[in-house]
Amino acid sequence: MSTPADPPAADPAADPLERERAHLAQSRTALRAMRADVEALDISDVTANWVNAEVLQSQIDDRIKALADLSDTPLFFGRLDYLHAVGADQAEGAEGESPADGVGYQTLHIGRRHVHDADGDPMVIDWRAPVSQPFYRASKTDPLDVALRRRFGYDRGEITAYEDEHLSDPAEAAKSSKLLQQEIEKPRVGPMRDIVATIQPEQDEIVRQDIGGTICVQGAPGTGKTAVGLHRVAYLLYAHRDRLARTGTLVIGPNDSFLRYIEQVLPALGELEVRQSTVGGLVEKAAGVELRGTDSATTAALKGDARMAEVLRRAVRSGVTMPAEPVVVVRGSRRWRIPAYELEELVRELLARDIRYGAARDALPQRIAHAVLVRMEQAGEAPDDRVQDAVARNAAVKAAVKACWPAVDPAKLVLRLLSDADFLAEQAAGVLTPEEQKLLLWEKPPRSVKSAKWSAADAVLIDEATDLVQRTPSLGHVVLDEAQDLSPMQYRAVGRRCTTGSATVLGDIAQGTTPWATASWNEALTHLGKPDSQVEELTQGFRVPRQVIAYASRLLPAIAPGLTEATSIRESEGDLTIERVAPGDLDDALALACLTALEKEGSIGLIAADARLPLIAKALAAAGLPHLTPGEETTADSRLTLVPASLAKGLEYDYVVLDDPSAIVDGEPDERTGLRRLYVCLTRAVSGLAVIHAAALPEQLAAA
Ligand SMILES: Nc1ncnc2c1ncn2[C@@H]1O[C@H](COP(=O)(O)OP(=O)(O)OP(=O)(O)O)[C@@H](O)[C@H]1O
Repeated sequence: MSTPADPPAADPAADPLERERAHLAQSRTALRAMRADVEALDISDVTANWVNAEVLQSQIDDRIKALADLSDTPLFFGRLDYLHAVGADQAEGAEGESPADGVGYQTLHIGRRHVHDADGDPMVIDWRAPVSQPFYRASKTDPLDVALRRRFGYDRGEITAYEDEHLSDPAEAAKSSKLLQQEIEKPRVGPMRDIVATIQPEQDEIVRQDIGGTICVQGAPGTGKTAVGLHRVAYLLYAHRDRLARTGTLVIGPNDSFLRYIEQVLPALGELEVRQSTVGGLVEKAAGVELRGTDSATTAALKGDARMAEVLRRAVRSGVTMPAEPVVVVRGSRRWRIPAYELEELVRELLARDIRYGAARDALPQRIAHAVLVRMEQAGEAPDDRVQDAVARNAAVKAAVKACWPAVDPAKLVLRLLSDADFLAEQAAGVLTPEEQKLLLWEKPPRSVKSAKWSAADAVLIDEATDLVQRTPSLGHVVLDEAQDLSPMQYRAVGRRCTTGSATVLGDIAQGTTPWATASWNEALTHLGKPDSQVEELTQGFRVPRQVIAYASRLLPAIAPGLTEATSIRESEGDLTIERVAPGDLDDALALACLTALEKEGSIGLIAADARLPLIAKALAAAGLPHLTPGEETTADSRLTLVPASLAKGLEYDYVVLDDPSAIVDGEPDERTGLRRLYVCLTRAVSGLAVIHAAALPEQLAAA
């Protein structure tokens, strides 16, 4: 690695570091000019009305925001010198650069966004452009026409170092990157950061997968699943901007504190338009009900069972009856009669077709009107489309449709299903056992949709019923993180939001902590409606140090036999201490461990069983240690977060102090779920883990 401490070059213009700094300064100037150009746009001549003007202005404002030069974010982090000129189709404006000081024919600087000079020539190439890809993928064994790959070291937006790999030079041995290692080892404070400068080849393959297919990633803790999912959205928005601007993208995470932890990654990559939500948030909004109820684990598991989809399908259609009376349409002096048996044929035909209940209901009046028109024509009349529409709106036709194909209100339907034992028995016959049906029924049926205490699982049922009535609009791409915790019915809810789009499904079977957690990805993908999707595995761990992951992996045989243990690419072994104290000393020992951790740089997470939190909060206060709650941003002054075990998933802290593992296990309804929760908690640490316990450790952990 070269640093400013290297002997000064005789000619400053020949010093590579100086030249790179000059390129950075010029790129910054160019970016400012690009921004000034957009700011100076006068749209008064091109917008005919204020709506257009508003839309255009908001697009311009977004572009201005996207072009902001963040002073502490490097404008470029890498450089490629190609051996040959890059094809014009490979990147916007990437052709035609002459070599600056490199060894190759063409020099490209790779950064977060495209920057060009006043002539339109590129100064920085977007990391997502095809021509940037070799920065992530090229190797000594497969140099991809790259002569030189250069990585830059930065300190607050200024270049401080660079590191070269001459990939096509047989004399140079392959080496690991110090800058990459430094980036990985950096202490963590604040929200999640982007990883554009250091995406690894196996991650890049997932990031750049074609938008057409759904991909599922099984990955041990800290292998970068979340990071990969977020960068994949940014990549897809670059590669398919127009299409996704129309259809939309969505990132789904497990809870709000997790969403707050990741919310700044996409904006830092210039993407401001991506929605983020939990599954609960999505369906609650769509179902239009307030969630005030909870289910027992068994009931929630049953409500999340895929068999509920069949029960709902039957329930939605249960009101359809065969017409017993003919329809008689009076027009002028004539009466047209469609006999009941013909109406029945129309109804049966619609029932047999694979269309939504509501669409069929809309189609039925037109079908009846068509039958009337046929009769009119047979009688020598020449009715046109307007007549057909008028007949479809005729009161007799409307009444017949209402009688045989009644409107369905999804929330009311689910309310009936959960309160009316006979109705449920009819719809669930042969699908759910009588015992299961009993589990579903409310003890005290609510009087209305408004007064019902809906649970999260109920909202998913309403969402399913809504979709049976009216197709849910599909987004262009959905990233589903921590997917292993979803029930089959929740997978269906996510799946219908990307029926015509694709999905990136990220998860770890070993971290599944719901009673209905995913047992196999193939099954989950089937519920999602994407049964033939590719499943990839990530095993290279970026977060958890070697000793710590090895310790946590003792649990794997009990919680997910067959899964590959993660490796750690962190250099440090990590601090791992396990301390047993007398029960009366536990709180003091925790406070002391936090104080010790606070002496070091970075964030500290004190993780404990949910039930222990109030006591621990008191103990911390008594020790004069203020703390944050998960999702609150850690800052240099405020670095200790008290984390309930139930919210630890997806988060990370430099140092983790873990309170009594057995209390975490006991906090869950069964041992396997408890051990999985413990596995999640043990794998949050970036630099060190201190386990403090008074009760005996779970035997799976104690065993060496
Ligand atoms: N290529 C990379 N370069 C640098 N850091 C990385 C890289 N990939 C991942 N990381 C870092 O490793 C940490 C773990 O990543 P992430 O949270 O995405 O993992 P995960 O697989 O989702 O973990 P979990 O299963 O625990 O939720 C993050 O701090 C992330 O920034």
